[in-house]
Amino acid sequence: MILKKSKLIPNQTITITGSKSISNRLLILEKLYENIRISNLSNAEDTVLLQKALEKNEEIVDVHHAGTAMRFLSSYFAIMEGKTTILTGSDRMKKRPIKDLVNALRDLGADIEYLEKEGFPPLKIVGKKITKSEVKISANISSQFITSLLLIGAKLENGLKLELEGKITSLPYLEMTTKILKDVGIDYHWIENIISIDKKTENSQERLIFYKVESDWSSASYFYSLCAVGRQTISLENFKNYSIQGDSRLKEIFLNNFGINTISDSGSNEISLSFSNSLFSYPEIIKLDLNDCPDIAQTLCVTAAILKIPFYFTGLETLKIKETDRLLALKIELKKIGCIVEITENSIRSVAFCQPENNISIATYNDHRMAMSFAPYCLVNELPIENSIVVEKSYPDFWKDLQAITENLN
Ligand SMILES: O=C(O)C1=C[C@@H](OP(=O)(O)O)[C@@H](O)[C@H](O)C1
Ligand SMILES: C=C(OP(=O)(O)O)C(=O)O
Repeated sequence: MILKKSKLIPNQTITITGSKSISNRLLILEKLYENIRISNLSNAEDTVLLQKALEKNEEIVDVHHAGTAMRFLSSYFAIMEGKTTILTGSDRMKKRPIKDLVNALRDLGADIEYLEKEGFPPLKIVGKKITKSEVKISANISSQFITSLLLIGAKLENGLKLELEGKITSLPYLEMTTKILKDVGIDYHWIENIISIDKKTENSQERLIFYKVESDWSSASYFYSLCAVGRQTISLENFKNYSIQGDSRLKEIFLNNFGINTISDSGSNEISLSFSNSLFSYPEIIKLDLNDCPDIAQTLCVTAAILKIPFYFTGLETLKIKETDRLLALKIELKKIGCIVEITENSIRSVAFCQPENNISIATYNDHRMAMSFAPYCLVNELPIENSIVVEKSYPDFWKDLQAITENLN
């Protein structure tokens, strides 16, 4: 897809659907407990796939590229007594780790087998009653492993006592999980590196819980970037001033580094992003530890590259096991647009800004966030984005929404 040279139409409003992370947690909980009613669910492919897997009760479940679906369903199917499931995914999914989660589930007594390579999907899961409750899991690979166990914790015969080993990565996603558990009436105790959940005894009189999912902050990041580059006000619906999504840190990051103000209207739950401070001067360098919000790393790199602000982002050790090796993909694509970076196992640093290459197109590596983060650059420079359909994974309406707030300059 070639993005036509365009500029932002002032004062447009966008409605992004519910957070994919919140939606996918709630879908598992809704299936485990009868009293939960969800609204503003995400329309991301990752959510649709999870929803289908839970509804259809099929023997072979293919979650394509959806990391959360893969990880959350592993625990879910492990406790579905009498049911055997083959849980598989895309070629990339077969390279994304799951070993620490499978080990923890096996330690609890689950029956899980690897069908191809040891430590990776696909899995054969034979659902069983799980009576053990204490288990250790390393916390530095993916927080999704821990969330997966926490979501089933209150359904286990004797509850769950989880000991987290090593530095916790993507911490706000765990806090999101525990907050959602609390909201749906599941008690937990989190003391230092131990999280415990008691078995939840249900009664037929359980009150209904209506949960409206806040819209997706990771998706909002692309509008922050557009606003920083195009300097027009954009409003986004259904975002709270206080959010349980860690990526809401965007507000502070874009204010301090790109001069973007976020004004929240708590009555309508709308936020307005604008570049309003003409006295704002860009920092000499943007230095941030992004371990709490890995999904916005690409947005921040590309925004800084477009504005030619030097950057140094750390805490990114998980980026190589996401939809693609994101640090490597960034290094290659940023060079095309004239930003030379150095990457390590866990960081990315700009080292020079030079002339963009000629006749380029942006490759997306089956990674939705590569496509969406480079969109602001491609709009200004009329460039092709390869395999633009990848956005479906988290934000199927992205191109439509982008078109609605921009006008063609040709
Ligand atoms: O729990 C979640 O919903 C997520 C956790 C994060 O993954 P890791 O914990 O693997 O970093 C994040 O990158 C992913 O997009 C969604
Ligand atoms: C990493 C992501 O998703 P997942 O791990 O759930 O595939 C993402 O959406 O950026």
